[in-house]
Amino acid sequence: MDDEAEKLRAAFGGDSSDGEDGAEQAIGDSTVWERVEEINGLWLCRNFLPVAHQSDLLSAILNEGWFVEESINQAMRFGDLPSWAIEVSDLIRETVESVDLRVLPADLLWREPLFDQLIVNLYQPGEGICAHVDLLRFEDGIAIVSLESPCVMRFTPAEKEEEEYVDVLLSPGSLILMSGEARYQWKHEINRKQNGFQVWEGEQIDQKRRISITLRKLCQA
Ligand SMILES: O=C(O)CCC(=O)C(=O)O
Ligand SMILES: [Fe+2]
Repeated sequence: MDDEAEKLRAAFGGDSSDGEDGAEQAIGDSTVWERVEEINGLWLCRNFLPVAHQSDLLSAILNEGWFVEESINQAMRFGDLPSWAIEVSDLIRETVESVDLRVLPADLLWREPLFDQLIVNLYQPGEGICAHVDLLRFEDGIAIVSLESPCVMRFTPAEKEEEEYVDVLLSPGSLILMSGEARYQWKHEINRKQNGFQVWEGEQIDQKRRISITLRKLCQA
């Protein structure tokens, strides 16, 4: 693990070449967390899941049989989550705990359970999700894990009219955590309407299927 952390430090740490959105960085046992500086409460961990874990997770999701019909592109679970989702949730807690920075406020990180609601979204090329703030019936502290094709998630202020936006690249195996302002005062969206619409650092993104796992906690009634 130490070697791994060292390599990641060399790859991500302290070098302006990587700094399109990373202000502060926190390094855990093997993960690197970047704070999206324009948006309080938005953190990105690009290397949350190693490649082998990504394929295991993808198989577990596809084995659920939720997406056998082409017309179905979303599955939701409340309460008892599948074991693979509990593992992801445990891993989120573990990796957040391993970093020094406040990636998630302690009251959220240590609530029980951390998450009790799951959405798995499957996006075909060209599909996205309109700008929204997640419903208020969910507590603060939302996690999104990305698998397969990368995409750009755009954040825009929920209240202001100005055309301000912040783009974040969600690569396979990455995790974003939204809390506070990021969760309540910014909308998020994925616009993939036209082929080649999504561009990151001047390059078009190769848009294939993308699967995302969103974990949230319902507010107590
Ligand atoms: O698929 C994603 O990455 C985002 C999903 C999302 O924002 C939601 O389900 O509320
Ligand atoms: Fe959302």
